[in-house]
Amino acid sequence: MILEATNLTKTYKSGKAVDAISLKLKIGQIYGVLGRNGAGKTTLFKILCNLVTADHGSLKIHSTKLKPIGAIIENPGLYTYLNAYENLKVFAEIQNAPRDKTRLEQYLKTVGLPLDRKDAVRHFSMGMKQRLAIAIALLNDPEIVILDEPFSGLDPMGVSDLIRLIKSLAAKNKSVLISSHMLAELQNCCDYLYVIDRGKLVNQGETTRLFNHSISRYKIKGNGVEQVKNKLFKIIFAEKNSIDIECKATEISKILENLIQQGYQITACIPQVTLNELLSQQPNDV
Ligand SMILES: Nc1ncnc2c1ncn2[C@@H]1O[C@H](COP(=O)(O)OP(=O)(O)OP(=O)(O)O)[C@@H](O)[C@H]1O
Repeated sequence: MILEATNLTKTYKSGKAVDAISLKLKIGQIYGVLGRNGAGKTTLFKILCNLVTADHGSLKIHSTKLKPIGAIIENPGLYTYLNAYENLKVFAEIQNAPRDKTRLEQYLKTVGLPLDRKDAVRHFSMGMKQRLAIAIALLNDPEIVILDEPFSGLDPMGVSDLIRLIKSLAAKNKSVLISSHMLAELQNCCDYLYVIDRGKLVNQGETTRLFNHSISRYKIKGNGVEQVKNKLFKIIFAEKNSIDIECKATEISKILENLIQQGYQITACIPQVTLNELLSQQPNDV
């Protein structure tokens, strides 16, 4: 375990932003904190980064490094009139991090920014700015990387590129903690999820298990599948070549087999889980 937070609590005049939240991070794993706007994600991350002091609770980081955490909290404040390399250099100076050219260029390579891109950051796409911010978070070679809402403002290509980068960081033995209100993105990249609502931890567990536990609806696509007559499952919505059905995760393979036996060519089966379902579940592993 690289980080152990126990019962972290922070109260503002408006109420408890973080209410007795505990979490544990292991090296090489990707963790997601899922919650609606205002759930307390940023406040929690600020406590972990020592930018806000918790009223109660304890935080233990098992590291010998002086700066074991690299983080992007809220919008990364880049110098938009400087290029990527110059930004890294300035931040390395501010953070008193090693700043030799080879090392800084290596960080740009790690996050997939081209070394020959010499123009000012204001010309960069959102995805490229996000990559540069991650390079800045990596400057002290931290063991833990914390990214607050890294997917916001990215197009689908940008999201999948970023997920690839996050996975590559975990493969390099970093522990990565990401917040988002975007279910699919966290599902695609996190090993473990913490679901929070109004400051409280309401659900947690390994991502696959958490989702399987929460799935009760599937969208099934296939030629003419809307014409199926069955008693095995309840159709809640049907349109040309697509049906939404209600069933348990344990029943879906049998249902698909049955549809195939009836001669339907199934082209997709997409689990439908909403944030509300994850929020309303009983805690899994708490
Ligand atoms: N400095 C502060 N002073 C007073 N209240 C605050 C402060 N920071 C956060 N809050 C309140 O704490 C609650 C949690 O806010 P927080 O920003 O942590 O949530 P969030 O999940 O990150 O939301 P978002 O995704 O909208 O940023 C909100 O009700 C917010 O208004």
